[in-house]
Amino acid sequence: MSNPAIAEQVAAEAKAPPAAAAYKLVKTYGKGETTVHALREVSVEFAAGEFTAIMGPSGSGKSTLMHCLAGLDTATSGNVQIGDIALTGLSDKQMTKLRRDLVGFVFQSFNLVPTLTARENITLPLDIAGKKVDKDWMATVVERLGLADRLGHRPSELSGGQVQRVACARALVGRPQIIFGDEPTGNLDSRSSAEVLSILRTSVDDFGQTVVIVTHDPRAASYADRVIFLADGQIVNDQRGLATDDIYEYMKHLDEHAPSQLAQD
Ligand SMILES: Nc1ncnc2c1ncn2[C@@H]1O[C@H](COP(=O)(O)OP(=O)(O)OP(=O)(O)O)[C@@H](O)[C@H]1O
Repeated sequence: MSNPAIAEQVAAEAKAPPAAAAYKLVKTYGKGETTVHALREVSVEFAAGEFTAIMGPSGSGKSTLMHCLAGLDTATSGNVQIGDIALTGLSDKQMTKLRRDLVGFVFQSFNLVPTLTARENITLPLDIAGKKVDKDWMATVVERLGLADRLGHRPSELSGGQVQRVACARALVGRPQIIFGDEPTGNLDSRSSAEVLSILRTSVDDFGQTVVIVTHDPRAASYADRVIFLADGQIVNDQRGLATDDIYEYMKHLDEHAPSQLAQD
């Protein structure tokens, strides 16, 4: 490599720790004949500043993987890291602090507090953590999400799309290490879905945010840089730059084949 600037950048990227990672993650429910192997030694790294979608048939382990990555559930064995912090062995209190400080969430059910205004909902995690709100950053996020004239409204006075945008703003305003979305567009019409996905896309492109979502929708997954497919608790495909049709075809293929057959394809 003759260009020293490029060589330096490549070396820096090679050293940068992933925003989150799982190593040999196993999650087993139950015992004996009723054992469910939700995750079978899943290892995956999520690079900073990338948008990843996790897909797979129902019951393939998507939510379990996301919940373990986000510190909402503990694995049977294996390791999870958020930045350079290993989650194994953290106390409940440390885990709560880690989720509060490093992780943003956008879930299907939004989880907004009905009695608080949009503004209060957006700053709630920072207020609970006793952290100062960066007013300029808040203004940027609110402006970009088109919420400037809705900040005084309560969730019941907002449309479904606006509620979801408030949930996105709440996840973005603390500049977390990583944002996890569990079916973030699951309850939305196609216009509001596209809005939320383009907000997440923009947060990656313009703010360098790291985003990982679980989705059933190939169109939603096509907003991501990378799509990871799970089947029967294992990663069976991991690709970048897929279009909606490619994702749709692969999902059809996954639904039609057992994981053991996929490995031989
Ligand atoms: N608390 C639990 N107790 C027992 N089995 C569980 C529990 N939670 C999940 N499972 C099982 O673990 C497997 C993976 O579940 P998971 O919810 O991660 O799948 P998923 O891919 O997110 O599914 P879906 O797309 O339907 O939400 C399934 O077989 C599920 O039934």
